[in-house]
Amino acid sequence: MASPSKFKISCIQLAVSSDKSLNLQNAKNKILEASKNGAKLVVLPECFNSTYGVQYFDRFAECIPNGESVKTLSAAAKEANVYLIGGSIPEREEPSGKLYNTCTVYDPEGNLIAKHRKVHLFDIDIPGKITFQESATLNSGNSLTCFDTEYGKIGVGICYDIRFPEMAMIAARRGCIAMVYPGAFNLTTGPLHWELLQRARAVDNQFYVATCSPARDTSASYIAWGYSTIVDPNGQILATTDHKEDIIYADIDLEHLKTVRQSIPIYNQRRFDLYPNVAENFKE
Ligand SMILES: NC(=O)CC(=O)C(=O)O
Repeated sequence: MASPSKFKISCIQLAVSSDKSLNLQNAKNKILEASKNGAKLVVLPECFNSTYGVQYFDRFAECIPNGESVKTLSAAAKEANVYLIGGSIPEREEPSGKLYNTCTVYDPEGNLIAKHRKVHLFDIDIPGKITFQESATLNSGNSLTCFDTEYGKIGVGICYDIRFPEMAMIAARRGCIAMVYPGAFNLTTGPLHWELLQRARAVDNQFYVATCSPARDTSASYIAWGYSTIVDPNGQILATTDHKEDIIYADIDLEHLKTVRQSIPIYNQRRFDLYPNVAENFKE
């Protein structure tokens, strides 16, 4: 049977509390709702089952694949019959005890088919606004991630990873039709860069970009921006929301992707002969 050329993606902007069981139950209910509304690929937010903050990662951390979050997400993907990009959870690696910010991905049978550990840790200091140092407790992942579906390959990054265009470009060159980022920008960097970065990654690579944030909780120590968004290969916003709990939907249309790449053919016009290794020092 020919692969379908269009399918629906959905991003669930979950309200996240400090009660893990409640967060898991809420995620499961919303995954089933998204599936009933036609979604074939469902996305959850960064740290969807725990409070986001360096002081919380150890308390909420689970081993993968033996923790309760993987069990719940696997069962939810199967029951809903969807591909599920399960946001992220704090992961404890055994026996090292090292912690990671990790996204797990499931197929519609509930099999764990990919795992992405946040590669670029969120270490920033904007004086008077926000200081955050994920590297105080987390380790960074060492590989890039994409997974296969019957619709095409999908790339995965987590939040701060979106600021690094090289990662999205490699996903595009590997044949990805979309890059998906569970993420939790904040009240400083959200209005500055959240939408801009998504549209930039989409236009750079002429593929779909989707982000999924937790809903905003103004009583939390880290306040998420919200505004989960789906962008098309022309950088146009197909679906977005505000800061409250919500589910957004859009079609990923492979014919549209092909048309965009044919009309403005930058994908095939790159001069890799002039920039074979951008990490090399520039020499006059
Ligand atoms: N939370 C993040 O990882 C990233 C972020 O908020 C930002 O880049 O800004």
